[in-house]
Formats: sequence, structure tokens, C-alpha cells
Amino acid sequence: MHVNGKVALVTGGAQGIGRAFVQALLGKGAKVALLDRNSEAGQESKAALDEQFEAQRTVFIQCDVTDQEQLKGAFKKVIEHFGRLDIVVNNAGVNNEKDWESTIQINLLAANMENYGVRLNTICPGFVNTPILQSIDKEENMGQYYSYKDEIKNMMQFYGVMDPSIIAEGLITIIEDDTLNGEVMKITASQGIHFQEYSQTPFTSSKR
Ligand SMILES: NC(=O)C1=CN([C@@H]2O[C@H](COP(=O)(O)OP(=O)(O)OC[C@H]3O[C@@H](n4cnc5c(N)ncnc54)[C@H](O)[C@@H]3O)[C@@H](O)[C@H]2O)C=CC1
Ligand SMILES: CC/C=C\CC(=O)/C=C/C=C\C=C\C=C\[C@@H](O)[C@@H](O)C/C=C\CCC(=O)O
Repeated sequence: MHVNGKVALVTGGAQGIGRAFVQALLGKGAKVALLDRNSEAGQESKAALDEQFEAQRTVFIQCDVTDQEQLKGAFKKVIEHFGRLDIVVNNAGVNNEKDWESTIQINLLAANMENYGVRLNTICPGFVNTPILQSIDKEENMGQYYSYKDEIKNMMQFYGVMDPSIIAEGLITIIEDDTLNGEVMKITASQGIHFQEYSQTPFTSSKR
């Protein structure tokens, strides 16, 4: 699918990886709805992007993705505003080991989107340089894993920390290659963008 002229919705688009996704999609000619629960960061991001791209190509919608009503309302607004919706990027995420139920609810929201006739792929990055990494130093985020914070920092040094732009490059690859469906794209500092390979099994479903 060509990105040019398409409409994308990016959750958690106000900062970090989501912001890089929004920027890359705009760079490829898409119109983008940037959803985030953080209104201040969302508005700041939109203002910064408007300096680089035509303002009417980006809309910020405040939305907490865990609130089904807000989320449905946001999807509706995007379609009303841009007239269509072609690409959904389920990026919003938190690191909160003390409230893992809400972490799952936020981070894995897309799991039930397969019935909408869309291609569904996932991106699994190693460490990426975004504000979420500051949570490693906070007991309120790390909970029982707080004592591993120095170990995690050593891992970050060992494996490397990537720039969000490479994750955005992975997203554009997924959108542009229509053959990709059900794929797990891994992005690491040492191997770059690559795919998880699963061994072939002989059974073929009649439903495929
Ligand atoms: N930074 C990293 O090293 C890695 C991050 N990830 C995942 O990538 C995604 C993006 O992470 P980062 O950009 O690093 O984090 P970040 O903390 O910099 O940005 C996350 C954005 O999501 C928003 N958000 C959080 N909860 C929300 C909610 N309930 N509703 C709407 N918006 C919400 C935040 O306000 C923020 O703007 C997350 O799902 C994270 O788990 C995955 C692997 C590595
Ligand atoms: C620690 C929690 C902080 C934030 C949570 C979050 O949202 C992001 C976590 C991000 C990445 C974690 C990566 C962990 C990687 C390691 O456990 C290894 O599995 C890395 C493996 C391979 C790297 C291979 C390579 O670079 O050569």
C-alpha cells in the first residue's frame, strides 16, 4: 500500500516512538490523527509538526485508549475529519509493573482487530531512546523489578539503544509491503530490521 494520500491513526503519538511514526507517515504524504491521553504533549507535537508539514494534514485528538467510549469516539472523529481511515498504529504503551492489568490493556489493545479485514503485524524493538526509559529508575513503575534497574542499564549498554527513526522505518516497510500479515518484525541495534522466523509445519488451514 502506498502511504501517500492515506489516512493513519497513531495512538500514543505525542512523543517517543509514536511521534517518530507520525513524522515518518507525514513525510511519506499521509494525513495523520495523533491520539494521546497527554493533551499538552499532543498539542506541542502537533504544533512542532505543523512547522514541517501542512497543518491540515495532522489532527490531535485527546484520547485514553483504555476508555472504549473515548476510543470509539476518536475513530469516528478521524473518519469524519479525513473521510477515511487506512492505517492504525497501536503504539501507546506504559511501563507499570505495579498495575500490569492496565499495562496489558494499554499495550495490547490491537489484539482483537483481526476481524476488521485488515493486515495485522507487530513490531518488537529492543531498547529505543524515548522518555519511557526514564521509568527504569522509578520504583513506582518497576515494582518488584526495581532491584534489576542497574542490570537493565547494563543490558542497554551491551545491546545499544536505537533512535526512534529506525522503528518508524520498520513501520513504513510493513505498510508498503502488502504481503506482510501476521508478521513479527524485530528491530535490534545489531541486526536492524528483520523478521522472526517460525519453522514450517505441514498442516494448511482451509480458512487461509
Ligand atoms: N522505548 C523502548 O525502548 C521500547 C518501547 N516499546 C513500546 O513502544 C511503545 C511506545 O513507547 P515509547 O515511545 O518508548 O514510550 P513513551 O512513554 O515515550 O510514549 C508513549 C506515549 O503513549 C501515551 N500513552 C500512554 N498510555 C496511554 C493511554 N492509555 N492512552 C493514550 N495514550 C497513552 C503517552 O502519553 C506517551 O505519549 C510502547 O508500547 C512501548 O512499550 C517497545 C520496545 C522498546
Ligand atoms: C525495562 C522496561 C522499560 C521500558 C519498557 C518498555 O516499554 C520497553 C522495553 C524495551 C525493550 C526491551 C528490550 C530487551 C531486550 C533484551 O532482553 C534482549 O532480549 C535483547 C535481545 C536481543 C538483542 C540482540 C542484539 O541486539 O543483538
